[in-house]
Amino acid sequence: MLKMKNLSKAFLTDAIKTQALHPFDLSIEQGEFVSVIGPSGSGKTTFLNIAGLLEEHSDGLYELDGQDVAQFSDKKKSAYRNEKIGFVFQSFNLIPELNLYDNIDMPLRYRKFNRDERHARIIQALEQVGLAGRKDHYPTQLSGGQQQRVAIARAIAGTPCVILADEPTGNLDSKMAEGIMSLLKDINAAGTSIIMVTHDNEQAAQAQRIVQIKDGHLSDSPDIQKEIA
Ligand SMILES: Nc1ncnc2c1ncn2[C@@H]1O[C@H](COP(=O)(O)OP(=O)(O)OP(=O)(O)O)[C@@H](O)[C@H]1O
Repeated sequence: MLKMKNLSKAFLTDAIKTQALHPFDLSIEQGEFVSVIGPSGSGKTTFLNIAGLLEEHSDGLYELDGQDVAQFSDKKKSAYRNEKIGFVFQSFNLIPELNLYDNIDMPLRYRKFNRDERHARIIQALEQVGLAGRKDHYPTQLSGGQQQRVAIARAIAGTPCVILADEPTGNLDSKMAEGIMSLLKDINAAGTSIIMVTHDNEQAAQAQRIVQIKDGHLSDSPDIQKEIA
């Protein structure tokens, strides 16, 4: 589903080069749940941004669902991103002026789905996250945990092959965090791959696989899995 080979990323600013990610190989199969851990500034967001086609890599190969994304025009990349990837952020990123239904509809509108298809997808996604009765509510009328559920509904409504989650429980108390983790695991069990950045080793250990990034060096050796478990 995701294949990175000899991939690296350097940022150049004012003649200063920051090697955010040193060359690495990583393959993730369809249906895997992978967590990404590492200290602050190690390169986790850079990795997620590249995986999410929000940032270009400097060197190497990145294939998402069999396509070499470096060959894509910006327009094709945006369309591909919308179709293949669902995003979940720490701060939910819902649009406060829109009700839940319209928040979930936003990314679907960029696809070629007709109204009925969009409606069916929105209702099903809201049911999946346990908020079927709240479609006309606005984000501010919900708890943080519920807002994150809506963000997850928005991510899954387009049936992506992968969900990229950046600290999805970072703004939640432990009970709400548990609920979100269990929802993500259910979604994963139904076949969607998940890549989740987290600072929380207990959560990281709930994934099938752990990738660690340290000073821009990415590793997924079995030793890390043992250390964290
Ligand atoms: N746009 C940019 N321009 C220059 N350097 C950057 C840019 N984005 C990130 N970096 C650098 O790349 C390195 C990795 O940063 P990144 O944000 O990926 O780390 P992180 O692991 O996500 O950190 P945190 O856990 O604090 O969010 C850092 O040294 C950072 O300063």
